[in-house]
Amino acid sequence: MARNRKDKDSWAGAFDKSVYDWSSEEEECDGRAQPVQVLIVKDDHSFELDEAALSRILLSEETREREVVAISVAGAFRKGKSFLLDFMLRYMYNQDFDDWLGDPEEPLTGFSWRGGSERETTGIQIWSEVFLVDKADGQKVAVLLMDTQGTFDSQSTLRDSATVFALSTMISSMQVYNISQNVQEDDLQHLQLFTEYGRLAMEETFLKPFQSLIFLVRDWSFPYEFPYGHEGGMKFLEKRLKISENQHEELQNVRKHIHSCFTNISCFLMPHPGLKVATNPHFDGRLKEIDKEFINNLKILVPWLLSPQNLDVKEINGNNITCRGLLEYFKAYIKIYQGEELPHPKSMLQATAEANNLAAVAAAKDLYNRKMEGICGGDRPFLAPNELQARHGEIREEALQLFKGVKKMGGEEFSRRYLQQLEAEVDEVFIQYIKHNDSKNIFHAARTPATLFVVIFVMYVIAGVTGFVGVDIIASVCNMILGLALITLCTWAYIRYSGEYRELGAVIDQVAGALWDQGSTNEALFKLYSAAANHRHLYHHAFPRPQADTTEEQKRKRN
Ligand SMILES: Nc1nc2c(ncn2[C@@H]2O[C@H](COP(=O)(O)OP(=O)(O)OP(=O)(O)O)[C@@H](O)[C@H]2O)c(=O)[nH]1
Ligand SMILES: [Mg+2]
Repeated sequence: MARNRKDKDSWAGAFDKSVYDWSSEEEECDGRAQPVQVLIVKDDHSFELDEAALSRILLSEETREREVVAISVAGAFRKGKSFLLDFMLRYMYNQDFDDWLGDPEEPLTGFSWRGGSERETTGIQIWSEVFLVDKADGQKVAVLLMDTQGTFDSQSTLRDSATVFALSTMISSMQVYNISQNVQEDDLQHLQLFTEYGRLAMEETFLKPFQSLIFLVRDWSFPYEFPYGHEGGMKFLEKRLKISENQHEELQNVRKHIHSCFTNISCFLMPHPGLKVATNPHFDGRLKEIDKEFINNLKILVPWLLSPQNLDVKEINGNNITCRGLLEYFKAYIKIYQGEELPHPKSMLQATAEANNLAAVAAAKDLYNRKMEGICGGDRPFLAPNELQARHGEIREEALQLFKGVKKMGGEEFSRRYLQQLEAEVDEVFIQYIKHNDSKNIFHAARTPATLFVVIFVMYVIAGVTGFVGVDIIASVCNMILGLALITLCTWAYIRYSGEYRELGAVIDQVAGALWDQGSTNEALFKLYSAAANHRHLYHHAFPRPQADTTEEQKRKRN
C-alpha cells in the first residue's frame, strides 16, 4: 500500500485512530497500515526473510519503480526507538498541517512500543504503508520506515545484534543511531563492529558503503555545554569524532572507520521526555504527559529528518535504488548472513582471550623454531637422528612451558585448545626439520644415483651371463631395463642441475627410494637369516632340547 503525502483526503482516513490500532504480530488483513515483520530472528538464532510480506510492501504498483528512501532507527534495546518512529509516522501522515503532532490526548500508536525492562521489537519491521513524497526537483520518491530489534538484549547473541544492525544499515539510506545520554566510546566501538560486519557482506567498492548516519542522543543532560538540537549536536559530535595526532591509535582507528563508512554523519541532541514517559507504567504516549522541551525538540527533529529536501534516496555503488531493487538487495544480503562464510563477531573478552592465546602460541613457536634452527637449521651440519629427536623433545617441552607461563585471559579450559594447537604445530615443524636434516646426509643425497647405478650394474651382469648361456629373452629384458635406468639417471642428473621438471625428479627419487628401502630390507633380512644360521649352535646351547621327553615318547611309540 502506498500513500501520497500530499494527498490530504487520504490523510484524514489514515490518521484515524483505527489505522494505528494494530499489534505488530497481526497480519495485514484488511488493508490498514501496520508494522510488518520482514526479518524474523528465530529461537535457534537463525534469520528468515519474509519475502512475501516484503514483496507486498515494495512491489505494489505505485511504488515498485520509484526510487526509495529507507529510514531506519537502530541502537540498544529499550531506548525509545519505536516510540520515536511513531512520531515519524504522525509526521508522514500529517505533514501538511502545522500541528502535525496532533491531539494532546491521543495515545501514541504505530510500531509497537511499551515501557518495562524487557525487549519489545524483534528482527526488522517495516511500516506496511510506503509514503510517496515529492522532492524539490518534482520527483516522487517512496519513503520506507523501518524499526529494528534493539542490540544487546539478554536473549540475543552478539551475532544476532550485529546482523540486525548491519542489515538495517545496509538496507537504509538514513540510519538513525539511537543512543542514550552521551556518545560513549563503547557506542562508537559497537558501531564500528556492526558496520564492519555489514561491510564484510558487501562487495568491495571505492565509494563509502553506507549513506547517512544520524547520532540521536536521547536524554541529553548537558544543554549548557551543547544546546539541544542539530547545531549543538554537530558541534558535540565534531568534538567526539575528532581525530588528532596525539590520540591513541585505538581511538583514531574507531573514528577513521566511522568516517570511512558513511557519506554524511550528523547528530541531534534530544532532551529527556520527563519522568512520566520514563517511569509511569500507564503512560500511553499522549502528548500532554510529555515534557514541553521534548515536544519542542521533536517538532524540530522529525521535520529535520523527514522533510522532502532532507530525504536521501538509497544508493548502492553510486546508483539510485528503486523499491524493486531494494527487495533484491535485501534478499541477497540476508543470504550472506544465513550462510556460514562470514566470521562470527566476538565479544570483547572472547576476542581478547583469543588474541592472548594466539600471541602466546606464536611466542612459543618462535622459541622452538629459533632453538631448532640453531641445532639443525640452515647450513648446520647433519645431526644424528637420535640426537635430533632428543633435542626436539627438550626444546618442545621448553616451548610448551613458555606458553603455559604466559598470562592469558579466558581461563584454563579455553587455553587448552591453543596448547593442543601448539603441540600439533610444533610436531609438524619437527617433521620438516627431520627432512631438512636428512637432506644433509651425503648418503641420503646420493641414494638415487647409487640405486640407479646398482640397477644398471646388476642388469649389465645378468644380461651378460644370460646372453652367454643363451637365454636371449632375459638378456634383452635386462638390457632394456638397463637402458631405461641409464636414461632415468641422465634425466635425474639434468633435473638436479637445471631445477626444471621438479615433479618428475621427485617421482624418480621416490621410486629409487622405494627400491633402496626394498634392497636394504631384503639385505637386512638376509643378514638376519645368515646370522641366525651361523649361530644356530648358540641358540641350541641356550635352549637345549628336552632330550628325556623325546626318548620316552619314542619308547611309547615303539610299544
Ligand atoms: N528516558 C527516555 N525514555 C523514553 C524516551 N522515549 C521513549 N521512552 C520510553 O522508553 C520505553 C521504551 O520505548 P520503546 O520505543 O518501546 O523502546 P525501544 O528502543 O523500541 O525498545 P526495544 O523494542 O525493546 O528495543 C518506553 O517506556 C518509552 O516511554 C526518551 O527519549 N527517554
Ligand atoms: Mg522497539
